[in-house]
Amino acid sequence: MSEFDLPESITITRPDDWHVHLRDGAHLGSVVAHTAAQFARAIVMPNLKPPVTTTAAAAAYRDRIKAALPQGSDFEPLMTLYLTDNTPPDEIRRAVDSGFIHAVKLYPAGATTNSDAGVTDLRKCYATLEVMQDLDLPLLVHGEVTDNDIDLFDREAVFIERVMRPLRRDLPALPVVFEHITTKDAAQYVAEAEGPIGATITAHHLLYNRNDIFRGGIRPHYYCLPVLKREEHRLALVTAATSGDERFFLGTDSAPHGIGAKETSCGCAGCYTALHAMELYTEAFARAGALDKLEAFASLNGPAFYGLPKNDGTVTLRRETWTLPATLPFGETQVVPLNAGEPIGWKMA
Ligand SMILES: NC(=O)N[C@@H](CC(=O)O)C(=O)O
Ligand SMILES: [Zn+2]
Ligand SMILES: [Zn+2]
Repeated sequence: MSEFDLPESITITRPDDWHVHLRDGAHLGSVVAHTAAQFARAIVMPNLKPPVTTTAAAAAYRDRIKAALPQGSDFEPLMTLYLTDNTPPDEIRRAVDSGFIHAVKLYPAGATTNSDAGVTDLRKCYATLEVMQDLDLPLLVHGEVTDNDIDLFDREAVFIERVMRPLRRDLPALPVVFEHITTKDAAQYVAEAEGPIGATITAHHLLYNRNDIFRGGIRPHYYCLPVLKREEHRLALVTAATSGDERFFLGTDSAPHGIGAKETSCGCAGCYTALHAMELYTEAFARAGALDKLEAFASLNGPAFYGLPKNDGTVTLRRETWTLPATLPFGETQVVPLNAGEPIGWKMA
């Protein structure tokens, strides 16, 4: 599709974000309005310090999120629990009874930001996972092995063989979301696997490849986990997202870190996209000539997987060029959005 064939605007059912980091305290207050302006609901990641491991902690975090929303916002946070080696099966029953917890998150210990309390060996969690399977509570997976002898760029593909296949063989009815997939291996696995499985795809993994981390110098704001991969993988993700296959849905993985924690000798992983997520996805789908597939990916496939109704109402994205801010407030400091200071060709009305 050339620029001349692009519509002036696109209107779709109000979308949701099925993977976002809202942080806490003053940081939460700085970022939650961005997500609430773009999305009706979001699956909120539990990797706080300390992590959200109980229903009681999730209830308190949900209250803090609601209190931090702009007045009149109807945004609904969909809460998750952080799985540890010791999460008791009873905690799963409490979570399901709560009605506001929609999933449990698996962080392999050491895989990513605030994953120290994560799972060291999934076999320790089987009694708990069996209750999740019985109660149909999805397991959300950061799918990377952590072994130092496995190349950083291979950790997702190796995870499929070493963890994902055995897990889903042992618990075939457990709903699983392969979060923020970054490789053709993961896209192919999700498309072909049997049983209840879905995958989220970020806007930045649809738009960028690993060259972008090193374009003319090292660019920490393009560093996230799982790290951007080769172009062939980006193309496979675009094909998956625009295929119409209902297993693939939107999850920004917007993951803000203060500017000082990114621009430093050992910078944190995470891209901040909450401000302009739908604009970025629209750009990715427009470049693929697949704007007609955006609504399924952003607004229909996620609710269907989670057994929730799709949203009422619509949003409109107009073809209009504006410039992203260089920084945004982030508690006591600032956060640099992805593509800071650069033009972007769509604007949410
Ligand atoms: N994606 C990231 O690079 N970072 C996330 C953690 C995660 O989702 O793995 C964060 O919380 O900062
Ligand atoms: Zn992750
Ligand atoms: Zn994440």
